[in-house]
Amino acid sequence: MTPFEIRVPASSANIGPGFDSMGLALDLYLTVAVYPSDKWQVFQNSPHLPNQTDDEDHYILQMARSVAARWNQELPACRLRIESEIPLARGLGSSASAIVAGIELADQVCVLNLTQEQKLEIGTEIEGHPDNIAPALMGGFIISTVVDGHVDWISLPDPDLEMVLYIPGSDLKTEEARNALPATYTRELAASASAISNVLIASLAAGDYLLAGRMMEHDLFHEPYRASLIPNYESIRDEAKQQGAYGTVISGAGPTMMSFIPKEKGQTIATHFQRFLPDYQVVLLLANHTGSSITHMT
Ligand SMILES: Nc1ncnc2c1ncn2[C@@H]1O[C@H](COP(=O)(O)OP(=O)(O)O)[C@@H](O)[C@H]1O
Ligand SMILES: N[C@@H](CCOP(=O)(O)O)C(=O)O
Repeated sequence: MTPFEIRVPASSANIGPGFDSMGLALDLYLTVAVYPSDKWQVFQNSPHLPNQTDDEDHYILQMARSVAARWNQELPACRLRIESEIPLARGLGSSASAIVAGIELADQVCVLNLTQEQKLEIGTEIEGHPDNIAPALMGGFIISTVVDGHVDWISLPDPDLEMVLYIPGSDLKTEEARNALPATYTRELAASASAISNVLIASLAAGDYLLAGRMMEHDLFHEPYRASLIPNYESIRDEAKQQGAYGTVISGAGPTMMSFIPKEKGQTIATHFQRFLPDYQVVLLLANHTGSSITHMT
């Protein structure tokens, strides 16, 4: 086996009313360098990675083993060097990126020759929803859903916008934020919520960002129930609007929030917000268009 590197982008899911369906890949990366070895060894080099006591038990390895087992294969031992720019449990899809890294690892070392569709279906089954997995795997802005056990998806042209993210110091586990949601919605609410989502997607596709910004701030599926878990939810939305953002949403399950900003204005707004929210990490990010990638080292 020649050494290789797996690179998987972060992603921001939901974009307001696209709950469990919309996601945008972002240019922050989880990187796993893989070398042949006679025993499992995992080296981690990043403040954004969970503490690891047992190399054999690493989450990415667990994912890779479970994928290999579906094809009745065992993972050969490897040495992994893992680095990450994706803050954990902040709503930037770190778990989906780790799942995709595990799928790519199994695919490469067991020579499974998985198609993108197979990777997407396996990742979605593990994560439970495709909104982070699809962009982490394929890049760009992806709308996806599961119908009859199959993941259907479509890629939207990249919005001609900049994204500013407000990342707080505190974390919020996706599971906890999902527990805040109602178990059922009335027909009236579901009809309004999906209508808002429909108008959002159509306005993004048409490039009508004023309308898209209005729709993304009127989600009825998850934001009203999660707002109280997100520090500075209202003040970030209000201040971003004052500064010229089209719209601001919870990134994934939070607690990060993300604004969609007219081109060329992102850096000014990010600089302003770093003063407004001194305890946050405020970053201007671009979309990632490639999704996960494998580079063989020579
Ligand atoms: N690179 C990684 N290596 C190991 N575990 C990871 C990695 N990335 C994410 N995880 C696991 O996923 C959890 C975070 O997932 P989640 O609560 O869904 O938040 P999010 O996906 O928004 O970052 C972490 O606490 C950790 O258990
Ligand atoms: N649709 C999911 C998205 C979770 O994204 P994450 O980045 O917070 O893991 C949800 O809203 O629960």
